[in-house]
This record gives sequence, C-alpha cells and structure tokens, in this order.
Amino acid sequence: MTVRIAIAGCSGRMGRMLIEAVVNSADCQLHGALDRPGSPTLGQDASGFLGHSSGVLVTDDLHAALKGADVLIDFTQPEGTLAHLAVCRELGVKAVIGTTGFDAAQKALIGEHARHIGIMMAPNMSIGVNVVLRLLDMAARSLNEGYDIEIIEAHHRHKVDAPSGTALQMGEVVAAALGRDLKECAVYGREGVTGERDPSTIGFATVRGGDIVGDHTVLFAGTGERIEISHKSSSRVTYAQGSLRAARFLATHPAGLYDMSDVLGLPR
Ligand SMILES: NC(=O)C1=CN([C@@H]2O[C@H](COP(=O)(O)OP(=O)(O)OC[C@H]3O[C@@H](n4cnc5c(N)ncnc54)[C@H](OP(=O)(O)O)[C@@H]3O)[C@@H](O)[C@H]2O)C=CC1
Ligand SMILES: O=C(O)C1=N[C@H](C(=O)O)C[C@H](O)C1
Repeated sequence: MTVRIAIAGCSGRMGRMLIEAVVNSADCQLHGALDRPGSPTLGQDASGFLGHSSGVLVTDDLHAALKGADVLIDFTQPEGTLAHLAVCRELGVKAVIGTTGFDAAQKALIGEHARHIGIMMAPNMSIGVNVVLRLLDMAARSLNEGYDIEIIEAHHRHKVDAPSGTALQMGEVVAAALGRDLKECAVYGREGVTGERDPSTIGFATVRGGDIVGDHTVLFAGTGERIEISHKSSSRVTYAQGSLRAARFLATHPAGLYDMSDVLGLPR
C-alpha cells in the first residue's frame, strides 16, 4: 500500500527532512506540500532543494495540498496545525502532529478533531525518546523517596517554545508514576533567594544555543548518589523516520487520538 503524504511547514527544518524521507521511501508518496502565504518557496518543486523533481509544487492553498492525501504530517506552530486540522477533518485526511507548544485548550480541540479522523500526536517521534519514557516510569516508581527530580533540556537557538514538548512529556510520565500532578509540582527555572528545594517539586531547566538538535536528561538526585537518564539527538532523521512510521500506522487505523506508544507497540 502506498501512503499519500502531505507535508505542512515544508521549508522548515523538519519539513525538509520529511520531504527527503518521503521521496526516498518505497511506500510513501509526496502528495502535497504546504508553506505559509508569502513564503519564497511557493510555486517551487517541493523536493527541488534535493536536486530532485517530485512534480509537487509548494502551495499555501490548504484544500489543494490536502485533497486526495491519506495523511498530513505537520511540524509547524500550534495555530498553523489547528488551521490545517480543520481542513483535514473536512476532507477526511488523517494527521501526524509533531508540533509542540500547544496549550490545554488547543489540545482539547485536537482531541475533538480526533473523534472524526485518525490523529497521532507526539512531541518526540524518535524511537529512543519513547523507550526512555518507559525507563523513566520504571525509575520514578523505584526512586519514589529521597530523590529530587530535575529535567534538563538543550536545543538550538531557533527553538521558540520552552520547556520542550519532550521535557514536558517526561515530566508528565515521572509525575504520574509518583502520583503527582505536574501542573501543581512543576518549577520552571529559579532565580534569586528561592529557599530550599521542596522535595515534592519537579524542576525544569532550559538551555538554548547553536545547532543543538535536542538533548534531554532527567536527573534523580539522592544523598550519596545520582542517576541520570539521558537522550541526545544528533540528527533530525529519527524524527522524520518516526513520523513516516506513524503515517503508515494511521493509514490502517480508524479515527482516534494515538501516540508513539501505539505506533511502536510499547507496553503502557
Ligand atoms: N515531534 C517531534 O519529534 C519534533 C517536533 N518538533 C517541533 O516541530 C515544530 C517545527 O520545528 P522546526 O521544523 O524546527 O521549525 P521551523 O521554524 O524550521 O519550521 C516550521 C515551519 O512551519 C511554518 N509555520 C510556522 N508557523 C506557521 C503557521 N502559523 N501556519 C503555517 N505554517 C507555519 C514555517 O514557515 P515560516 O518559515 O514562513 O515561518 C516553517 O516552514 C516545533 O514545534 C518543534 O518543537 C521539531 C522536531 C522534532
Ligand atoms: O524544536 C525542536 O527542534 C524539537 N522539538 C521537540 C520538543 O519540543 O520536544 C522535539 C525535539 O526535542 C526537537
């Protein structure tokens, strides 16, 4: 089966990786390529930057890019993703969402769309990170007393949201394993006279600089020892390959909201 894929944000860092992954894939076909109005890429061949001709021209016309596609892969910004999803729902196109930075109301809207179309949403499409999420659950359950938990993430200078979606998901997993509510126990950075650390908190620290693709560490700091569980991305190729895996998964699954555990068949 060939999966017809449309890509939103096609000239972005992830958009380009995705186009390369799709045109090199044996079972996926580039069907549409979206960029924003005013983008200099509009009207160009979507894979022209690879010295390859796909015959798909970059457009800002959502209906033209999405009509006839099986799955949209969207790595843009929350407002863009939501606008794209409305048209996906109208046309019956499924969606892989890699975009991060959604607020609670936006996530609820995505959940509502998923009652009508298949949606796979994950802040990190790499297999490694999704396995790390399972390790974190196990570690947090065992280190549930006497260990302070801090989540440290580092990304490139262009990233616009913080903490990263992955760091927040790691926080959610650890908080759930400990029976805590992340909304109540998260501390996002510290400054000035903060007082001693409250042991019930989960701290987040953000680093931004250069071309760092994406590093995440969860630190369990006890007395006399500390445990660090880290994942470091050295290329965006893992996010693109994970996205294609998700698109293939969605192509054969009904409406609903899925995550990478569903795609990878990881235990809950
Ligand atoms: N889930 C995962 O595995 C990963 C998730 N991400 C997430 O993906 C998103 C994109 O990252 P990245 O590719 O580095 O970002 P880039 O800025 O390189 O690319 C974003 C693309 O989306 C377009 N865009 C931005 N806003 C809108 C909008 N409102 N409507 C339509 N298109 C829009 C941009 O157009 P323009 O250039 O005109 O602004 C650009 O083409 C981020 O949220 C990031 O956190 C990133 C990597 C992995
Ligand atoms: O913006 C990025 O680059 C990345 N964003 C995702 C996130 O916010 O977690 C995933 C990855 O870390 C790269």
